[in-house]
Amino acid sequence: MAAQIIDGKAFAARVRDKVAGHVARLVSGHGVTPGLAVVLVGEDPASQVYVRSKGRMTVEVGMASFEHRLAADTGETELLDLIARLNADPSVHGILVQLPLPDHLDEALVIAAIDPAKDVDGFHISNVGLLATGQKAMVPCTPLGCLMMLRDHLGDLSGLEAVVIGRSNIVGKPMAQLLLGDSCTVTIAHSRTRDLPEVVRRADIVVAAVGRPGMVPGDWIKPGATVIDVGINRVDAGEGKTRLVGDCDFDSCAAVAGAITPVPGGVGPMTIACLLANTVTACSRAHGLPEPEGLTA
Ligand SMILES: NC(=O)C1=CN([C@@H]2O[C@H](COP(=O)(O)OP(=O)(O)OC[C@H]3O[C@@H](n4cnc5c(N)ncnc54)[C@H](OP(=O)(O)O)[C@@H]3O)[C@@H](O)[C@H]2O)C=CC1
Ligand SMILES: Nc1nc(=O)c2c([nH]1)NC[C@@H]1CN(c3ccc(C(=O)N[C@@H](CCC(=O)O)C(=O)O)cc3)C=[N+]21
Repeated sequence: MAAQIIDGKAFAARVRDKVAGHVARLVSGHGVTPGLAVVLVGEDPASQVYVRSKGRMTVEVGMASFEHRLAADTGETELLDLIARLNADPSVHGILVQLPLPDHLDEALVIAAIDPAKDVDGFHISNVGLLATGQKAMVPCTPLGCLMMLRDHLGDLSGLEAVVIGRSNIVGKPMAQLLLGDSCTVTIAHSRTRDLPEVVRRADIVVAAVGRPGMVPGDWIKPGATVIDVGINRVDAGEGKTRLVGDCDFDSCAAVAGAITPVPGGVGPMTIACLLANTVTACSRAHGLPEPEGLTA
């Protein structure tokens, strides 16, 4: 069996179209333009690329983009002052502080300073708690994008066995919460899990979010399972070049799975599309207007 390839790039373009439609209604119907502020501390080249593409897509869907680039040695007070100004700015509906931050800055403290209503990453403990208790929250972009692709591909997820590999606060844990919210039977695996291959073989849905190139081979996959590969790993491609690969060994997994997301072109583009979706959702909520349909969990 050859797996269906879930085209995250095409799906993300459809999500951005929906976002653009909602933005247009906010602008023409209510005179409100959603705005997203992205804060980048330091000069990490990969982060600069992401921030640039986020800014470009924000403008493409008709929203306002505010970029704040701070020097790598920016102090905590300066960063917290900026966040306070963005919290108070009515033209800013979403705030994203690009992670990781330089070592001298306390990530938990910085995230806690963001107004939860503008926390389009969904990392603030208020949003984490709202998600965990099944209430309306800002949902982290990467897991939200994975959930959208799973629902689109499988329809109703209830009763399915889902195994999430990885327990980070930004991917693994919120992914598990969303799958539980859709009534999957959820297992969270991590580096201390015993007999990971047997655990993964039970899964109808596998979400791999580890950061180890190709660690999941096809013989861990139950025939017909849906595989969502969150990993983004840059590996040597010879001749001084590099390429991106996921956490799943694509060829062997695709030979067994029912469907699989590729890397690149899978979860990554959906993450950015969901950031835009969260921003338009935050803007609608801030103005007491109806939320966009099909763009929230
Ligand atoms: N596509 C996208 O938009 C995004 C992609 N990513 C990518 O997803 C991947 C994961 O990111 P993130 O969650 O931040 O990573 P973290 O490093 O924060 O977490 C990795 C998790 O993998 C677990 N792990 C490590 N080794 C093993 C192993 N041998 N077997 C089982 N589990 C293991 C760790 O377990 P333990 O807790 O026990 O240490 C940990 O829970 C990365 O490749 C990252 O680049 C991340 C964010 C967005
Ligand atoms: N506050 C914060 N929020 C984040 O959401 C956040 C972050 N910090 N720090 C870094 C990670 C990583 N991340 C990605 C987003 C898009 C792609 C993406 O679009 N990837 C393309 C490939 C891009 C390329 O070619 O380099 C793809 O998979 O097809 C990847 C990774 C968001 N993150």
